[in-house]
Amino acid sequence: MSQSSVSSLPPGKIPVTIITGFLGAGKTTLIRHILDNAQGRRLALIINEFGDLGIDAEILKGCGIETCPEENIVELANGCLCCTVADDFVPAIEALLGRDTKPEHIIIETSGLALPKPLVKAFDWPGLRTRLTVDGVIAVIDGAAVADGRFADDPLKLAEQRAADPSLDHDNPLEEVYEDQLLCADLILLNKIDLMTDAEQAAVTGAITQTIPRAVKILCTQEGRIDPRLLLGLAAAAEDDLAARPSHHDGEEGHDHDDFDSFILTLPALADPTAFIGRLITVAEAFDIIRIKGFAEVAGKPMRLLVQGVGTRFQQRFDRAWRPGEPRGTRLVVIGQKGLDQTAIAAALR
Ligand SMILES: Nc1nc2c(ncn2[C@@H]2O[C@H](COP(=O)(O)OP(=O)(O)OP(=O)(O)O)[C@@H](O)[C@H]2O)c(=O)[nH]1
Repeated sequence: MSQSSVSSLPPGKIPVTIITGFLGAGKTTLIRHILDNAQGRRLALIINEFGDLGIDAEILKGCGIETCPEENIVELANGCLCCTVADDFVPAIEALLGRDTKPEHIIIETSGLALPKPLVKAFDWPGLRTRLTVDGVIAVIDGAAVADGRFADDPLKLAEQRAADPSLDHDNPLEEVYEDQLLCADLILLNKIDLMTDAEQAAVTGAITQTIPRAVKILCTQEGRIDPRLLLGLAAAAEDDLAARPSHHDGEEGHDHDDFDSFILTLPALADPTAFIGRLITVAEAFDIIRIKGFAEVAGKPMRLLVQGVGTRFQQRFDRAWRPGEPRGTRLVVIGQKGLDQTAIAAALR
């Protein structure tokens, strides 16, 4: 990390970077890249996930990077940081600050459904603002999903629904979360450009620029591969600048995640992982599943299989060997919009 990138930070305050972005946009992949390129900088991570399996922290703990040992990775699973700031987040950050060796920079990965603004607000609290500053809010965008219209209301479907129920609230819950994340950002990473044409990149960049009222830099990335010096050291002091970050939920006390459902699917060891991924793709499409992720046991294999699905796009790789005594099996988190048919999905995959 160059001195110039950190010298502009307020003296004595530990910088905090908040990484936001919708489910599956590439936040964990980006953080992995930052850890791999930390150049000796002592980092701590706070990882928040929707669904209670704690997959992201597991992936990152597996990195074995010296500057971010396992005890510097704090996991806040099964909740949404934006709703549990006082109960979960503040004690977690206090614990990090209480360490003998304090981190030089803290990175927070919010859950894909979290609104970043309530978290930024917490840094304005007297107990935190004297010791920490929000160096920047980085929004990671799944460019391919945006280009596919994943976050926009389908005008035809909406017209049909409105005809049946004229009082229908037209807000697409995905769009609302996506926009709140963009509106809070100091820097936007248009990720997954390998899945986009140049014309799509230009169209999505234009649409983002129209959505946000202030000028925010947009950088294109593939698998979060970007020099961390462009990410850490923004010196945005976002906690001083809340008014410039409008939210769909301004003025509300809190918000709920009733628009989304999640459950854990438990299965025995897989005999044929390729066939299983094929079934996952079919099921993800049939039930409009937003996100599936977890680890699978494959019969006869000593390694565990990391399974990642965003919409109908799936990836799998063996990430490490099962540890002696570690419970094996296949456990996947499934996340979708409210009304997800848990029974039918489980039946289709068993
Ligand atoms: N093709 C492609 N895939 C990507 C890229 N970046 C990430 N992915 C894949 O997208 C999937 C989700 O990536 P994650 O980094 O886990 O996304 P996330 O935002 O942390 O996901 P949640 O924590 O569930 O919200 C994984 O399978 C990644 O390998 C990219 O630039 N291109």
